[in-house]
Amino acid sequence: MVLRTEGLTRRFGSVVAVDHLDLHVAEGEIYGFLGPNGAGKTTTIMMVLGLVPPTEGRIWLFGQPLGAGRSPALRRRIGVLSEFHYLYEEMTAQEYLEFFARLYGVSGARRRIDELLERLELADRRRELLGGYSKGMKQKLSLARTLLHDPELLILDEPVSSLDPYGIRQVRDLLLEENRRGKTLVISSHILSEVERICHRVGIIHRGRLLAEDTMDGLRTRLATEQELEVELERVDEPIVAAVQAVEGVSGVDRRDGKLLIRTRTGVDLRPAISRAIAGSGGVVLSMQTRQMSLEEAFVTITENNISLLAREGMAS
Ligand SMILES: Nc1ncnc2c1ncn2[C@@H]1O[C@H](COP(=O)(O)OP(=O)(O)OP(=O)(O)O)[C@@H](O)[C@H]1O
Repeated sequence: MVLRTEGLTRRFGSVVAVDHLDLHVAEGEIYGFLGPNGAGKTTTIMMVLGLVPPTEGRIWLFGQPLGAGRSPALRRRIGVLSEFHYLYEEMTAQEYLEFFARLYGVSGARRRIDELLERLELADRRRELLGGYSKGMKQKLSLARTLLHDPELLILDEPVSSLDPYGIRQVRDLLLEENRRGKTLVISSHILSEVERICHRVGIIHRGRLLAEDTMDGLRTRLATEQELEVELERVDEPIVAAVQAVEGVSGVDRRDGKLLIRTRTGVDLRPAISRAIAGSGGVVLSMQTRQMSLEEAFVTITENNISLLAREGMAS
C-alpha cells in the first residue's frame, strides 16, 4: 500500500471533519477521492501531508507510519497539487519552474521543464509573467510544478477545477501517462465525469465518513438499486407494454421514440423473461441494451438519497 489510513479522525471544535476513515491506495493505482463540498477531503489530504495533525487514527505512507515531523525524504516522494498553491505573479513560467527545480534539486531539470510545458501547451507562453496567466493556465503550471521532481505518489486536490474541456483532456492524458510510468495517483474531485474516466478505484466520503471504497464497476453494481433496459421493437402496442409490466421484477415501463425503457431491480437478469413476454404478445425485439449507471448518478444517489440505505447495508465502516 502506498497510502493507508486507519481510524483517521479530525475534529475542529464540535465539527467532525473526518470521522474514522480507513483508506487504502495501492501502488500504481489511480484512486478517486470523491465527496461533496465540506465532506472532509481537504482535511484528509492535509493530514496525509502532515500539515494538520489528526485527532485520532494513523497514517502509513509507503508502508511507513507517519510520525509527527515531516521528513524531507518522504516529501520528495510525493507531489502535491492543492487549491492553495501560491504562484509568484512577477515570475515567468520558465523562472517559476526553474526556481522549484533548484529547490527540489531536480537533475535534468531543463529537459523536464521543456517536456512539461510542451505537454501542457504552455511552451509558447513560458516567457510571460504569471500575473497575466488565466486561471486555467495557472492550474496547469501548478501541475507542472507538482510533477517536476518526478514523485512516486501524486496527490491532486481538484486538479481540473479551472480547466475547459480541452485543458481537462490534456491534463487527463498527462496523468494517465504518469500512471503508465508507475506513478500512484490520488485525485480528489467532484468533477465526476472526468474522474470516472481515469480512476481505477474510488472512495466516496460524506460528512467525514467513508461511504464506499470500490472499483468503478463494483460501485456501480452496489449503488444501482435499479437499472434500465432499453428495448427496441418492430412495433410497440399496449398489450406488449402490459405484458412487460407484468414480468416479476419490472418496476416500471415507459415508451419513448418507439422504444421501451424498462426499469428493473439490479442483481437479476430479466432479459429472458422480458423477451418471452414480448414474444408472447406478438412483439419482435430488434435490440436490447442495459444502460449503465454513471458515477455521477451513483454519486448523487449516494450523497442525497441513499445514505441511510448505505449505512444500513454497512458498505463501509
Ligand atoms: N480549520 C478549520 N477550522 C474549522 N473547521 C474546519 C477547518 N477546516 C475544515 N473545517 C470543516 O471541516 C469540514 C470538512 O472540510 P473540508 O475542507 O475537509 O471538506 P472538502 O471535502 O475538502 O470540501 P470542498 O470540496 O468544499 O473543498 C467542513 O465542515 C469544514 O467547515
